[in-house]
Amino acid sequence: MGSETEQLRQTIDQLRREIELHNYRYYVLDAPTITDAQFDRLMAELQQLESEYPHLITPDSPTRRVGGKPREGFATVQHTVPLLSLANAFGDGELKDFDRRVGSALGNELYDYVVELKIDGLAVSLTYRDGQMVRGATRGNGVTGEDITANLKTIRSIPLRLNKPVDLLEVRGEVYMPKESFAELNRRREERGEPTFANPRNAAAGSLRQLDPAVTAGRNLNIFVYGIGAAELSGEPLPDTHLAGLQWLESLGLRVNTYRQLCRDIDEVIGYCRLWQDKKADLPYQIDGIVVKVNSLAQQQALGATMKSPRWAIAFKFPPEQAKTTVRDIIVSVGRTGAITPTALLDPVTVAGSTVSRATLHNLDIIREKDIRIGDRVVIHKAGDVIPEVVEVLKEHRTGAERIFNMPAVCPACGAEVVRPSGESAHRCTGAACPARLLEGLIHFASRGAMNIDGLGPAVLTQLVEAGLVKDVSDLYGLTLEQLLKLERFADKSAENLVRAIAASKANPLHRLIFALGIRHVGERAARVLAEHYGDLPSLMDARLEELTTIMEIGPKIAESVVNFMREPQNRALIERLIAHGVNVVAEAAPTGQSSPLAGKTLVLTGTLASLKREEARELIEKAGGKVASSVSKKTDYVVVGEEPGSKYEKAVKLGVPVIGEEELLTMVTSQQ
Ligand SMILES: NC(=O)c1ccc[n+]([C@@H]2O[C@H](COP(=O)([O-])OP(=O)(O)OC[C@H]3O[C@@H](n4cnc5c(N)ncnc54)[C@H](O)[C@@H]3O)[C@@H](O)[C@H]2O)c1
Ligand SMILES: [Zn+2]
Repeated sequence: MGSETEQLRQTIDQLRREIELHNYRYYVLDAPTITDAQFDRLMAELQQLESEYPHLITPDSPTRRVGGKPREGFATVQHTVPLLSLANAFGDGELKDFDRRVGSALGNELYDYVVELKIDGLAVSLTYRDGQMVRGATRGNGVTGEDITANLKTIRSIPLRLNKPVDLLEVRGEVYMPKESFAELNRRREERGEPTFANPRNAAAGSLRQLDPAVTAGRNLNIFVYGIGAAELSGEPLPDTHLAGLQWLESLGLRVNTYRQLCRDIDEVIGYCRLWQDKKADLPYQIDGIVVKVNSLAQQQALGATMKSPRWAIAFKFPPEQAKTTVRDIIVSVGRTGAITPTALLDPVTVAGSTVSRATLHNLDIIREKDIRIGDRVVIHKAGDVIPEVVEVLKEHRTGAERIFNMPAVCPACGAEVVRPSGESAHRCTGAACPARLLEGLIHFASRGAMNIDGLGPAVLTQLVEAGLVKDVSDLYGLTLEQLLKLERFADKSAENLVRAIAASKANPLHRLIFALGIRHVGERAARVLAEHYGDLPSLMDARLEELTTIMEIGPKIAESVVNFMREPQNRALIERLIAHGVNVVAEAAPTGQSSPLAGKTLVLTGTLASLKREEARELIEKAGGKVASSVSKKTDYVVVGEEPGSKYEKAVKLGVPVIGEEELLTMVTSQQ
């Protein structure tokens, strides 16, 4: 008997620890490894055990506590009124149980419910003082949350000032990411070989809990406000029902979801849940259920709350929409940045209202982790109602005929070698001339920081690719006037200008070309360092990893990437073609002699110059043998001053450093030629 209890205790303990781990991955890392349905099954199992053996309940059990923990880096916020979670109802029976509990607690009082959509995002609290937004926080563990005021202010639908001044107002709402933005964000992350988000809720949480609000601002988040935490209002009485409260919030300028309804009894509630089970696929955002709340605030008060959730509300959870099918094949596709993504081809099956015949497998790690093989029976679902994914393999159906998938050794689009850069989960094509990457590569090649070819923007490049005139960047140098004139939009003048601009770019300094090649991780700065160190492109082509890693400023990631790039025969052939076209591949010898007027001189730039860009001025100075420093000291030889100069100008005057303008700079650097 004693050992039986001991065993039970261990089972429960184990289960709790497993749940805690998933809570951590979900709430702190925003990166769950199981689906919500799988998680809910674990919780249900624990709840079942705890209700059978109530003496084994501990106050810190996940069934008693709200899940999240604050992430390091944010200030913490104490919620004056706790933000709770909601109890769940799976199925009509559990809704009726809830209704019975409410009914018996309220004695013979009449009551009604308000039903709302359960938005799948994360709970936040917004505080307004005298109508001004003063604070925004995450729910956290319900008592302590994270201060994310700056991030929340980037969401445009959150008013910074209410329509009417209220002494004090604390509201709760759900921040979410629309389905379309979620799919787009994951598509971009996949292309860059970054981990994707499991669902819109984790994507919203991950975006909102960024230490840099600029990242949040770029993520297209939105909010629905659904409740009042605290309110102080002199004069007017406060609303006394939940429904009136929502209307009041709306009148203050807060964004409240318009789908809500008053229900007189639980059957009406059940009808509403049914209705949305079918209609939810049409919404632009994900919902995972319907929230049912007792309408009267006085009755809510009377019902109270447990440590984890109010007794006056419940979340009806939609059953997970999953389907079983067979993986017929696994194919790969090449993204615009060269990432190679595997996709499962499935026997067509209906999930969440549409036919699914393929599912993204993200990367090889995920295929291995889930052990997905060609021929497997699998369970699939749609992440965020939009992205079909394999949830799990039904291994009991294996016959032994299933085949293990391997990444191709060469790119299916161009035949170049496929590598998996260290520290990345994605495999990548190394071919600079890969057709899948062509347009992006061309746009980069011609861009300002790279070869800086005027008139060769994305639109013209698209036209050139579509006409079949350009198959890699070297083809640009073979373009003729006649070819251009045959294209729409090109007149004599514009075609001439373009041919001239392309030809002029052949004389660019070497570092521009190195940067333009689009070697992963090689930015403008690294390109300069490489040009200076190797002196010409052929030497860089034969650079060895050991040598590269000894160069200051060249980290192991860059070094590895350069070697991978230069090892690929197609890339070498491309460089040969550029050389054949007469593109400069030699760094100018660093001018040191007396003939260089700026030899050994240090200059500092400040303010906006009339005709030169910062980078151009720097290039000119360096060509003339000078150095550009970022701050003024006694050792500075000249300070070049443009419009609206900064404090560097004052410092120069104070230290007696000679101050020159753009024109003087130009005379100085050209006097040598
Ligand atoms: N996959 C995993 O590893 C994992 C781990 C932990 C939790 N989870 C999932 O997280 C969920 C549990 O999280 P939870 O504790 O935040 O509870 P919950 O999301 O199930 O419900 C409570 C929340 O609903 C939100 N909500 C949305 N619309 C609302 C409305 N109109 N009115 C009131 N509230 C509304 C609020 O943010 C509230 O905090 C479960 O679905 C569970 O499956 C998954
Ligand atoms: Zn390729």
